Amino acid sequence: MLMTFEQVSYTYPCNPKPTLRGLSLEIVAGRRCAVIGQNGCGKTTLFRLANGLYRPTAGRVCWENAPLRYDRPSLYQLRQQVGLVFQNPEEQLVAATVEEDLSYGLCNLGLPDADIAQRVQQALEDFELTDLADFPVNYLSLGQKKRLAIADIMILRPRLLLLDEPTAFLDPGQIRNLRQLLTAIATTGTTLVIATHDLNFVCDWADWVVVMHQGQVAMEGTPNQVFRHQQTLERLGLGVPSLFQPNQQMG
Ligand SMILES: Nc1ncnc2c1ncn2[C@@H]1O[C@H](COP(=O)(O)OP(=O)(O)OP(=O)(O)O)[C@@H](O)[C@H]1O
Repeated sequence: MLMTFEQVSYTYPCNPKPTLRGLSLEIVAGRRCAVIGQNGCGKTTLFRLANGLYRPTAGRVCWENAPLRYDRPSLYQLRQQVGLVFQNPEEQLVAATVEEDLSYGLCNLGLPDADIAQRVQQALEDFELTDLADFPVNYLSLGQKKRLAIADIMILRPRLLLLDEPTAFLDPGQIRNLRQLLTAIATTGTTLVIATHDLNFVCDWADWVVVMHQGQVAMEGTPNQVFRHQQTLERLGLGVPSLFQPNQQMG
């Protein structure tokens, strides 16, 4: 078990209604997990609790069975193990060029220059960014920015990678590339959790699906187990992927 949420509640300071309400969830190592749920059900909040950006109002989050600690050195260590890629890459990209952006996190870790250079070169190759190494970050396309944002986190070699809405605003070709990229990352042993509204992507890529509703886990299982429950999903304001729609199953 990599991470567990034990009866976690979270209420935003300026919003009296609790966003997470006694949520319990286990993130199992090696899974490709997708979290789905209506707008506002708490997916982003869950991710922000996972890497210690927020602290539960009640309950606890554990990393490898130890409760998270919220002092600065503990959070620094946690965030090397638990990487979070924001929905909007603009929130994450900090440097002027692609290469500088990739080296930013490694410089903060205080790694020797030679190690940084070697890891940056490798990441440029792995994420097909070599031709863009000196390109200004501001001028990248959204798909390229998303790829760079993932590379920025993966270069730190996290064991758990959380991606918030990775397919949002991508065209079908970029979504295909992203699926291949996430599959390749999973084969390196990194556990992945994505939050998404793209049910076809979930169906193609995930091996575990968590359905959230109003700050709680309503259902979880393999895509086959979860997407069989079409009526329940519709009641929760969700649909099912094309593959699970009745006319597709009969055809
Ligand atoms: N900084 C904040 N202050 C107050 N309330 C917030 C804040 N951020 C989010 N919320 C509220 O918390 C609830 C859950 O938001 P969250 O962004 O976690 O949902 P989500 O499932 O990721 O939604 P979406 O699918 O639209 O991205 C929403 O009602 C939202 O309005």
